[in-house]
Amino acid sequence: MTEQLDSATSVKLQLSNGKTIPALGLGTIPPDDNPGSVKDQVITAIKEGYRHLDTAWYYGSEKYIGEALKELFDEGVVKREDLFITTKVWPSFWHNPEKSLNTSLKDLGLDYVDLFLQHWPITLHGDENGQPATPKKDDGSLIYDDDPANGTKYIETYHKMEDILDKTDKVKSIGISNYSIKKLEQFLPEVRKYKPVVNQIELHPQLPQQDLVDYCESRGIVIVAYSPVGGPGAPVLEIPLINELAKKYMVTPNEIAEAYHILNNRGVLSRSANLSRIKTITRLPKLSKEELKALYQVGVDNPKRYNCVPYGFGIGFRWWTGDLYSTDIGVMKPHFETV
Ligand SMILES: NC(=O)C1=CN([C@@H]2O[C@H](COP(=O)(O)OP(=O)(O)OC[C@H]3O[C@@H](n4cnc5c(N)ncnc54)[C@H](OP(=O)(O)O)[C@@H]3O)[C@@H](O)[C@H]2O)C=CC1
Ligand SMILES: O=C1O[C@H](CO)[C@@H](O)[C@@H]1O
Repeated sequence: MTEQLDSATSVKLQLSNGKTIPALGLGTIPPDDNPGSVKDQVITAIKEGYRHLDTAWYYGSEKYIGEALKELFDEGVVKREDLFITTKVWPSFWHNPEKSLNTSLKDLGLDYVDLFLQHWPITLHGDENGQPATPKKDDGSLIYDDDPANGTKYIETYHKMEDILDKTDKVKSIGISNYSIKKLEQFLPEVRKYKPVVNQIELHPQLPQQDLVDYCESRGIVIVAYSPVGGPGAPVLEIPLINELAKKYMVTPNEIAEAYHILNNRGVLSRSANLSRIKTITRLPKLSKEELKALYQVGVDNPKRYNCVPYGFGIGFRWWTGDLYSTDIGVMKPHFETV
């Protein structure tokens, strides 16, 4: 059970392997125009009480996080064991997650990460260094090493991650990201020794995916929500109810968007290049059950997914939502799947 504290940074969630994860994490996708600014974002967040950082080989921000951590450790602000750090293996590195991890650890300046995730349940055609990260044909479509909809090669990546957990001290836990129910049904029976502790997915009041959430939770997989305000432009914060609740509880709309997850025993990752915003998104308003349900209902009535369009990263996972994909994502069914 989540303890309902006044500070979101103090809440911890129990993982199925006996470890815990701080519910609120700082996202570290870097701003295109100033990736190095992630260093100050991390320093600001840690000084503000964040203890969970979410990154990925793919983001290109790990070396800046490494610089921030060195400074924080050297100054005695925090110790390594006070922090929970997640990184991920990108699909173009699917064939060698240990090499991806080693690159991440080197850039982060760390001996281990607390959580190592498979970023997507697909395989992209990258070389021995995972390059290019988004291999494309002349027509702009992605080059896969296996059928993205029905292939099973992506499971080999997880088996290699299990070996890393088994045979090295480089990771404390392993998990998955962007797995749908369809993929989980194919994948879970193939797990050899270590069940994924987390499934990191896009989740917010406009995208409830309750069937996926229930599926994971009933199997002891903690949900960690990304894009809690819908990413750039924060479209989720346009929901009138979020703003009404922010006024009622005298917090920021972002804190309502975070509380929506934390009070439901889920993790949540927020990101901001605005250092003053980082400082104003850490309180935990105690929304009532009825208010949480009303927020959930927003997306049941009018679902929207934001991470299926190729903004910024140049990837259009057009197959991602299968036959439910539509450029007018607002008309998709409430409980559509990711892959
Ligand atoms: N596993 C996966 O596939 C994925 C994982 N992630 C992880 O989750 C993290 C969070 O997701 P992300 O989509 O980045 O996060 P958010 O939903 O928190 O979106 C952050 C964006 O919203 C803007 N924003 C936030 N609050 C406001 C506000 N009040 N008014 C205006 N703009 C606002 C920020 O701008 P500003 O910087 O100006 O504050 C920033 O551009 C990522 O950084 C990453 O670590 C994300 C996507 C996919
Ligand atoms: O983690 C990730 O971030 C990008 C952009 O949102 C997305 O494609 C990837 O899964």
